[in-house]
Amino acid sequence: MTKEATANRVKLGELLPLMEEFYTIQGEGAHTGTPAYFIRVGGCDVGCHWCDVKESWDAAIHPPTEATAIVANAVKYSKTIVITGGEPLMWDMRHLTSLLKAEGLKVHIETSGAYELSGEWDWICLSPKKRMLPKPRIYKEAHELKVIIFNKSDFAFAEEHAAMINEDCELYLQSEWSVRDKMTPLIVDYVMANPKWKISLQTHKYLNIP
Ligand SMILES: C[S@@+](CC[C@H](N)C(=O)[O-])C[C@H]1O[C@@H](n2cnc3c(N)ncnc32)[C@H](O)[C@@H]1O
Ligand SMILES: Nc1nc2[nH]cc(C(=O)O)c2c(=O)[nH]1
Ligand code: SF4
Ligand SMILES: [Mg+2]
Repeated sequence: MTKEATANRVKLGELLPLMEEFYTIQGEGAHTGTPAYFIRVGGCDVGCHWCDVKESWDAAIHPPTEATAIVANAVKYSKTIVITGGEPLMWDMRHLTSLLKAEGLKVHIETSGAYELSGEWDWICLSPKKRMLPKPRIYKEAHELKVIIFNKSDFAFAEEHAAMINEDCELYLQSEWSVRDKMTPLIVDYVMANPKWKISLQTHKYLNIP
């Protein structure tokens, strides 16, 4: 394939820069504890200084991979597929999600919402970031809002987003991992005082699984 042909097929979402794929247990948020197959698509320019997958940022180092091949593999592992990254919405997700849906799979996304929503989703987890705010449409579509708490000002950021999100959306606060000893007790107090929120822990990190 020429460079141009590859670039065109990436643009269509037929090829995606695949960083890794793994079968594990959803560690975070509403589906914590559910076995799921994770597909991590490379590429992100949001630039969170505490990001736990910085290796994902540069799309160029992750091989353009056939969406059909990703799906053929995924079906072998789980009925629940989580698309994450990187920032998956940097890419056109319509092709990948229609292939996954055609296999009868439940398709979830982890996203910052910083790019336009594409694709067909059974579950959208929106984790907004200050450096690049979500595009407006996703506030109507998200099933779960998961705000990362790195410092005290993030509680106010969380409330700003709760005020914009649809009323059926579940609300979660999750400590940034490196400050968990300090922030988790504050989140516990906050959730008890503001019970529309729930706490999300990165349980896979406590369990030492991917
Ligand atoms: C690595 S991101 C990839 C998906 C997308 N770019 C996003 O940020 O939602 C997956 C999830 O991990 C969260 N996350 C990333 N680094 C984290 C950290 N150091 N501590 C806690 N959560 C983190 C993100 O907020 C997001 O909910
Ligand atoms: N077990 C596990 N659960 C997760 N939930 C969201 C993750 C992500 O990086 O998007 C993640 C992850 O990397 N591992
Ligand atoms: S948006 Fe997600 S992948 Fe991108 S830097 Fe932030 S946490 Fe990492
Ligand atoms: Mg992760």
